[in-house]
Amino acid sequence: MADGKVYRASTFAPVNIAVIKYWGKRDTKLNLPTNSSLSVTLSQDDLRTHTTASCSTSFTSDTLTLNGQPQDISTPRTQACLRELRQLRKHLESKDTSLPQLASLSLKIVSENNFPTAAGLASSAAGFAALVRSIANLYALPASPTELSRIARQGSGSACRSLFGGYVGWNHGSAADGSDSVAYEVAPAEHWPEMRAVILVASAEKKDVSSTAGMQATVGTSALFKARAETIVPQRMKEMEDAIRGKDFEKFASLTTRDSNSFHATCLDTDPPIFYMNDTSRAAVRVCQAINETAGRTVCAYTFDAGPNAVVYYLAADEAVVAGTFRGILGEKTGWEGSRGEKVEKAGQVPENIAGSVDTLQKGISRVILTGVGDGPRKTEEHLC
Ligand SMILES: Nc1ncnc2c1ncn2[C@@H]1O[C@H](COP(=O)(O)OP(=O)(O)OP(=O)(O)O)[C@@H](O)[C@H]1O
Ligand SMILES: C[C@@](O)(CCOP(=O)(O)OP(=O)(O)O)CC(=O)O
Repeated sequence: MADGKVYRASTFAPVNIAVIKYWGKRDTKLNLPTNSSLSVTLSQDDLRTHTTASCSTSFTSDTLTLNGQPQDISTPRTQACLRELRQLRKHLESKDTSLPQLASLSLKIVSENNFPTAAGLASSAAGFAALVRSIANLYALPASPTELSRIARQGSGSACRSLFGGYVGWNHGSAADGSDSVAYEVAPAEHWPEMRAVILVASAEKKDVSSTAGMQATVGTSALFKARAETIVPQRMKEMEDAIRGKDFEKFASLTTRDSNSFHATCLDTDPPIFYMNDTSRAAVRVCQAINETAGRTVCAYTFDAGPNAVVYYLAADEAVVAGTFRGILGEKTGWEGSRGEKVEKAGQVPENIAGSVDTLQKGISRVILTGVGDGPRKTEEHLC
């Protein structure tokens, strides 16, 4: 092997936003969830992580840089991902001795998120998916997205769903070693390409209760949580898969909003209670309800992760009424520039009775992000180092 040669590979990986939420682990070390979950992968043209993984005899230790800042790479979750990937590479090298011995070299990982990190915009999902995918490319692993999802899950649970594009499920699985707790494609983006999302960024601050800590507190103290994991979610998973296969937006929307509400109800039922939604989030809920009432049918569905930001799903055909109403209210905020936003015309008046919510939304939202369903990780020759 040529001394000092640098081997490298890069990838883009997408964010995903769950419509049936993952909340609660049955194994905290392996990130094995109590219930299955389902998400929509969002377009990398709008939100993405870009990661370059390289290795060389000239590197002296493993390093990770995120948005220009050195990160602690010794965390058990990152170490679990690196260990598994190195094992797979070692296996390849043992079968073919002509391959360069990359598994034993130090890794340099450089990553950039084009959106706020740790603000509840699923940065850990895109981040770990990109980390795993870029190293798998560097090592030329023949591993499928399913196998890589098993590894990425150990970095952050929701990351396993970012190995696929479109509409993605994550099976809770039952094996103690997590071998069957993997992501799977429910439908590719092309099946229902009209799905759009407007993200109302309520706060770009780091949240105070992390998902990891919050979900364990819920598992430990919420009585509602048991019913959610055992009865409510299994039924909803089936219904949601049917809604996606049948492109039934009304059903998709009803399940999405109800599941978000159910997840936040278990947070409130946690002792002490956890509040991820705030007044701005509740104002977004009211505006979505008003948009649906005015349209006379369900044209939009809100969902909230472990933070106050609203993600509002809608179909392209209803862009004028959904995104248009938000533009009417939040037209002064950043995020409307660019090809998606420029097409959106301000829609007419919102009903009088939600004037207070409109005001709260205007005060509490800092920016909007317009996006839609998108594909899975993309290999790139654009390297960060
Ligand atoms: N590009 C990246 N590469 C590697 N790790 C990353 C990357 N981006 C984020 N992370 C890790 O994910 C952490 C943020 O995860 P956290 O779960 O707190 O927030 P979030 O993913 O934005 O929100 P949530 O998952 O609750 O929606 C960061 O502190 C970092 O450790
Ligand atoms: C509310 C959620 O976004 C929770 C995501 O939790 P994480 O995947 O960030 O948690 P860890 O596995 O502890 O890293 C719901 C979801 O994405 O399904």
